[in-house]
Amino acid sequence: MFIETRGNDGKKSQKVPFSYAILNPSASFGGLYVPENLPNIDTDFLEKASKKSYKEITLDILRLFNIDIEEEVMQKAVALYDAFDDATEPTPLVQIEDDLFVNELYHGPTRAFKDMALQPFGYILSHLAQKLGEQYLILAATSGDTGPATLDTFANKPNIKVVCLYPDGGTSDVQRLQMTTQKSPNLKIIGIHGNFDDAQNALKNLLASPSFKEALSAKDIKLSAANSVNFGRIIFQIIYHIYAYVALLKQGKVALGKPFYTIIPSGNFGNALGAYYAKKMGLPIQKILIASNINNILTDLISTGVYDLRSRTLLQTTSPAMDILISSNVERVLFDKFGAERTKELMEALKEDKLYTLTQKELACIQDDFEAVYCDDTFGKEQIKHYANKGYIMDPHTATCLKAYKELKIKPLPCVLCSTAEWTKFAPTMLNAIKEDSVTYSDKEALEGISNALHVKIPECIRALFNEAIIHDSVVKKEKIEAEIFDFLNKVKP
Ligand SMILES: N[C@@H](CCOP(=O)(O)O)C(=O)O
Repeated sequence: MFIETRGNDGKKSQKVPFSYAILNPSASFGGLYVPENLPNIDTDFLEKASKKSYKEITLDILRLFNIDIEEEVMQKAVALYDAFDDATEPTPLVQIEDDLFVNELYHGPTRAFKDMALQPFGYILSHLAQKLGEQYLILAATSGDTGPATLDTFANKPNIKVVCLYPDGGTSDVQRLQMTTQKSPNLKIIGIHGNFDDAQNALKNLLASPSFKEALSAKDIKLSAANSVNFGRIIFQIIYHIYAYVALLKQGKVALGKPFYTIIPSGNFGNALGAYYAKKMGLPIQKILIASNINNILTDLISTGVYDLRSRTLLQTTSPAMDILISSNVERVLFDKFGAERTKELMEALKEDKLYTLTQKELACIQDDFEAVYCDDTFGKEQIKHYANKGYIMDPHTATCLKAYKELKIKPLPCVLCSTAEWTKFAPTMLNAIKEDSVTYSDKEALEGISNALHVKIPECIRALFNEAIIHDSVVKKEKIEAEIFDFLNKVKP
C-alpha cells in the first residue's frame, strides 16, 4: 500500500494501492505517494539474480512489491525491453577504469534512461485506463528526456491523451525535435516561455487544482502525470540499480555482499531516489554520490543541509536535462527519514520562504546515504574529450559524474556511474569538447562531425528527425497553458 509524504488531509484514503497511486499521483497537501514498506533483497536474492536476466529480475522485484497489477500485464510491460538495442542486456555495464563501470541506461527508443521506466509504466497505465473504461490526460514536464520518452510510450494508446510541457530554448535541438515532430493525434506538445522549474510548477499546480480537475471531469477525463512524481516511474528506477550490482557479480567484479559506490547525475532526483530505495531494500551501496552541474542546489543541500532558492536563478548549461532547481524527489527522502509532519513543514517553508534548513542531526542522517559534488561545463567537456581519446563516448550529463568519482569515491571499491543519455542528443557540445572549440554547430553538422571523428554510427531514429515536419509549434506564456490544453482536448477525437 502507498501512503502520503505530507500526511493525510482526511479527504483522501490513508492508504491506497499501487494502481490508485499511479492513476492519481497527487497526494494530500500537494505531497507524493510512497510505499508504506519496502521489500527486502538479501544476498540469497542477489546470488539467484546473478543467474537471471534483466527482465526476470524486474518481474521478481515487482512481485516482491506485491503491486495490484496482474502478472500477465507485468510480463507484457517488461517485454518492451526486448525492443532495446540488445534484448538480453537492455542496460549494458561497461568498464572504463579498473574500478569504474558505466551503467548505460539509454539503449531504448528515445536514447535516454527515461525509457527504462516509461516504456513499462506507459503500458501499465494505459492498460489500467482501458480496464476501467476511463479517459486519462497525462501531463509531463520535461527538461529534455522525460518528454520524448513519455510521448513514445503513450503514442496512439487508447484512452490516453498526453500534454507535454517543455521550456522553449531549454532543451537540445534533438530533444526538441523528438517532441515537436510527434504525429500521433493523442499527443500535444507545448513550449513555454520559462524554464523547467516553471514547467514543472505548472504541472504540479494543475495536478492539485480542483477547478482544472472539474473542467476535465465535465469532459469525462481524469488526470495523471508521467514525471517521477508518479511512483509508477520510481518502481522501475529502483531495478536498474539492483541490476548494475548483479552485472558486477556476473562480470566477477565484486564479491557477493561486498559494497560498491554509485554515482548519479541528478536533477529531479528520481534516479537517486531509486538508488536510495534499492539501498534500503538491502543492495550493498556504500554511498550514493550525487553529481550536479552549476545548478548545484542538491550539492548545497547534501553538504550543508540548506535548500535555498532565494538567491538563485536557473542557469542554462551543456547538461540541460539537469537544469533544475526545484527537485521533486528530495521530498520522498525527507519523508523516509523524518516523517510526514516534518516533510510538510519543510515543503511549506520551501514554497513560502523559498528556503528550508535541516538540523545538524537531520543533515548527518542524509549524509549517511548521500554525498554530493558539482562541476561546470568546462570540466564536463574535458572528461568527454579524455574518454573519447580512450575510446569511450559519454554524453555531457554522464560526464558530470567524473567529478564525484575523483573527489568523493574514497574507498577502493567498484563504482557504477549511471549514464543517462546517448551522445547523439547533445552533439554540438560533444563536438565542442572533442575539438576544444566554441563554434556554434547545428545538431545535424555536429552529429556528422562526431560520427566521422569517432567512427560511430548515428542511430536512424535520430538521423530521421531532421527530415520530419514540425507538427507542434506552439510556445506560450505560463498563464496560457491551461487554455492551450483545453484547446487541444476540444479538438482531439475522444
Ligand atoms: N530531467 C528530466 C526532468 C523531469 O524529470 P522526471 O524524472 O521527474 O520526469 C527531463 O529530462 O525531462
